[in-house]
Amino acid sequence: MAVKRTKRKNTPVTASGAGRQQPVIPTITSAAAAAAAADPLSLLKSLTRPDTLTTSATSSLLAVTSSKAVARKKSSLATAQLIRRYHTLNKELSKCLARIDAKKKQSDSGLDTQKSVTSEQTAADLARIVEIRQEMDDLGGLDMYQKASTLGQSKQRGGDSSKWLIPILEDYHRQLGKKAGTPLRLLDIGALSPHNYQKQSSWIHTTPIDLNPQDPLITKMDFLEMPVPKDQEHLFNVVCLSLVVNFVGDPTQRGEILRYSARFLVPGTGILYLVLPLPCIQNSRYFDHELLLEMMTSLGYTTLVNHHFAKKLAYYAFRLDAAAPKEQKRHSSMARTNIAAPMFPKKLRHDKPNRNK
Ligand SMILES: C[S@@+](CC[C@H](N)C(=O)[O-])C[C@H]1O[C@@H](n2cnc3c(N)ncnc32)[C@H](O)[C@@H]1O
Repeated sequence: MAVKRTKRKNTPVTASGAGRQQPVIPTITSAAAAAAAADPLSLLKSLTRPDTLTTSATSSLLAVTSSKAVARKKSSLATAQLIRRYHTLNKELSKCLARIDAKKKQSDSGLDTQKSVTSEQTAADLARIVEIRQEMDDLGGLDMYQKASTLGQSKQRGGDSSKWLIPILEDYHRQLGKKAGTPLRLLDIGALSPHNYQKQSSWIHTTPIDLNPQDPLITKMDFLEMPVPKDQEHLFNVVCLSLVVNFVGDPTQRGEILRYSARFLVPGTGILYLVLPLPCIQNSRYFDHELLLEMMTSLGYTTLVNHHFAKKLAYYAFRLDAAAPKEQKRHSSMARTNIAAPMFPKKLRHDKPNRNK
């Protein structure tokens, strides 16, 4: 727990202490300091009056607290590194798999040309996939990635991303005129915790799903395999995609998730909550805020209800104004059955060397 270094008014103590009751001056032994490294707040509480600390005791306490802060900073850096590495591996894995898939399609269609994926490339991709999977396993797999992400959601590190959405949903709930007893239906895709909207449970009913649930209250489900609700009353008022789209390695599947989300929302009022790492919006050569709005408009998300750029994350709330566009040649109610050609091919928008690819 963080201890703020607030300036205290130290009680002045004269050399003789004459005329005033002498304060009890606690001293901090090295053993106590070591114990404080584990729990600086409990040390603080154990002192009768923290404002009576001697200068040396105060500075050793601050040193202890700051070493704890350094340790926390280091662990937060390690968590961020693990998350970043996992994303990089996931993206590379998707690229290898996509090339292998393309090769298979080429062979099946008999269009194996000079320009197509070579057998050498396929062999190299297969070898690389083995290495990537091994490294992912060594890192602890999806499970460890999720635990690291959960740590990133801790209050100490800014809390979970549902905080930004709540006031927007309060307004939305009022506008819908939902009376007590008819809560908003919210689908939380890629939920690390089932309790993100617990305080609002009287007016938000959450359905949390994830590929690898970290809690028994989260349903194990791949969103792209989730059947589309058959009737209006099973549609959702809110769909949350917080840090999920960027998690997916394959760009086509990222688009597919966004497109599929519209089929779960009430047309005309449904809200899509999208959270992305800020660099995806502000530091990419191929992507930016305007392109995101264009893409979302093409999916029926024509109203940007609100958005906010924080230090690390970009928050968006879109409204599904039109009915979700129907996909062509769809053979079942599930998303994976038909991946359409990209409507937005990769195009350079910001030709700056320091921007990411
Ligand atoms: C970075 S975590 C985000 C967690 C949380 N929503 C947050 O805002 O911190 C990404 C999560 O998305 C989940 N996920 C990715 N693709 C998914 C899919 N197709 N269906 C369900 N969950 C998915 C992953 O399993 C992972 O737990």
